[in-house]
Amino acid sequence: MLAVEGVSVAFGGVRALDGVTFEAGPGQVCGVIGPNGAGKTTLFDVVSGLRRPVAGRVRLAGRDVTGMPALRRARAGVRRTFQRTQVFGRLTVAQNVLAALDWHGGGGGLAADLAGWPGRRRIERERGTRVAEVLDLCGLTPLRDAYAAALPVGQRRLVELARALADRPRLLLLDEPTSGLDAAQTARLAEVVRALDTTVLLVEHDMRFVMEICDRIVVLDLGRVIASGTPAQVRDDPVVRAAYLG
Ligand SMILES: Nc1ncnc2c1ncn2[C@@H]1O[C@H](COP(=O)(O)OP(=O)(O)OP(=O)(O)O)[C@@H](O)[C@H]1O
Repeated sequence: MLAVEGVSVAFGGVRALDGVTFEAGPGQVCGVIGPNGAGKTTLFDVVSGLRRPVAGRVRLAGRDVTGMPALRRARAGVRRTFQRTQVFGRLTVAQNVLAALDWHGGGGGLAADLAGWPGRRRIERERGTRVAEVLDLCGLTPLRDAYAAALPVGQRRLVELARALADRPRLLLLDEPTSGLDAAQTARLAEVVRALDTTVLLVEHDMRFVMEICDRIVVLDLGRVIASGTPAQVRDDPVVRAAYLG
């Protein structure tokens, strides 16, 4: 589903990424770990289209998207959450998710609005159903009418995840999703991520969480992939132990 092939990014003399290659198959959860400055954020920027690599390719479902800007990549089904949560504080939780659903317009203009065009009502119903599904999946149904600004950071993070999931993305990039979550919310998040059929790329410092939910892990150090494999393979890799896990 996602293939990163020989990707390099340089900032002046610093090689933030240096020939990074890995794949994440359909529906797989792929963790990216590494010490500070390893290149994780830069990798996310390349995969989401915010930064163009100086060398290498990014493919989504076989299609080369290396030169495709972030907005078009988002339309192609790539969603990203950020370390700093981005939700609409003045909207309720349900409205936040509704706003994330792609709106292709009801058509028919004012006349259709006034007539309450049946097709439009059907679309609204479907959107309402999808919002309810996603809220349920993320454990947010009891909070559906709460204003997002009033929520603690852990719950805002779940709202952001719900927004990212609303449109059934093909590839979901999660940047430090557990930060600010308590143990119960982290457990819920693990359940939600595991239940998705979306391909997930995940940057995370909480090793227990990473080991528990990832199918594959890529270990970066100074911009290079120093190991990759299943959680057990990575945990037992002597190079990883020396460089990172200690
Ligand atoms: N805009 C930039 N200009 C110059 N150097 C940068 C820039 N962004 C990142 N770097 C450098 O590139 C390297 C990789 O940074 P990056 O932020 O991708 O690492 P990271 O693994 O996400 O780190 P962290 O865990 O601290 O977020 C670092 O040496 C960093 O200083």
